[in-house]
Amino acid sequence: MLSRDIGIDLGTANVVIYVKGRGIVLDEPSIVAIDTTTGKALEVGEEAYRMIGRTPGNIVAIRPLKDGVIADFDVTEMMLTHFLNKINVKGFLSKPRIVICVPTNITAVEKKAIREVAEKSGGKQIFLEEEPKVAAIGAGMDIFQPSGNMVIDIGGGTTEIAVLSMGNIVTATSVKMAGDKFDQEILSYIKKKYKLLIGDRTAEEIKLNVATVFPGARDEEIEIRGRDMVSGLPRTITVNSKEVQEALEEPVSHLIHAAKSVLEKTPPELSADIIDRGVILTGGGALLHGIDQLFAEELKVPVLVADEPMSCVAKGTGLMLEHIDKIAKRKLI
Ligand SMILES: Nc1ncnc2c1ncn2[C@@H]1O[C@H](COP(=O)(O)OP(=O)(O)OP(=O)(O)O)[C@@H](O)[C@H]1O
Repeated sequence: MLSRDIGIDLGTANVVIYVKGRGIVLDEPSIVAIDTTTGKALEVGEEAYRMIGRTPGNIVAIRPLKDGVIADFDVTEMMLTHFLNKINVKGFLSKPRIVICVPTNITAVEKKAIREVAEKSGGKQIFLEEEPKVAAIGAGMDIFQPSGNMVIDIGGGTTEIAVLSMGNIVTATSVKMAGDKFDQEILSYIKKKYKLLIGDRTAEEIKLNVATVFPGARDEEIEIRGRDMVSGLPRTITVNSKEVQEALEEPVSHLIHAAKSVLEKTPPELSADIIDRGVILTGGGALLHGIDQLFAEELKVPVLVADEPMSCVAKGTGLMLEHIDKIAKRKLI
């Protein structure tokens, strides 16, 4: 019989859905294009992503989650319902049990909103799990032993940094500094240096294609287009890796500072384990060029990027689904 248990990484940038027994069945941007005259969703996910920055006045492309939490409840519900219907064409997933991940430091009200949105989108029983724990499990770390494991999950809206032992978080922090802020920093840098306005998608394109955060580790160029702030006309410029490294210096140093403060609060025995086992990077931000080298140099411990880092949280929910009956019992105690 097909399972009715699903795991969801309801991310600021992407939604990834895992169905028990089937694996990852959906991976799409968390974006909805809305017709403001009717309030109806025109496109959701991949199709809506293509519209960002290119919509006429009556259409807005909305990202309903911000910094890992729901910024627009109704639009999040529209989006999640759409995705669940999309994967459920044959109707066998009606009223699923859902494991869904949340950042470590969100408020009770924010948690309630996520739970409610999952229920309204069709979930029968909802289990909330802490994101870094699930990311570590999805990255293949054995967090259930009495030894220290450190994970840094760099998403679109938040970076979750945690040390885990015996299946639980020992020390952790969540900072609102991740992929989206990196894009904004690139955008501001181009605006200041070249007096050129570029869109969010162009900033992300620069990050994906030429960025590095480790000085001298990459030497590439990209031609980009935007609107000249003085003449108002379209203009093309070339941006190189060194410039992007400069633009990202400050936001990345923020992450290093946060990781150091987590290590400072970690009990010494667990710190010793981290020297042996290293730190694992997950989330899309783990793919930022040079980030592993930079963390290794600054934290003085080995740093590894997980396999398929953007899927770790969803895979982790999948592994938790294997034990969903135990989780259900635990939550009822
Ligand atoms: N190759 C890459 N280099 C740098 N950044 C990347 C790369 N690929 C993806 N990203 C960034 O990763 C981010 C998305 O990561 P991910 O899907 O893990 O986030 P999320 O789970 O949606 O966010 P959050 O956990 O904050 O809610 C985006 O900002 C994207 O630009």
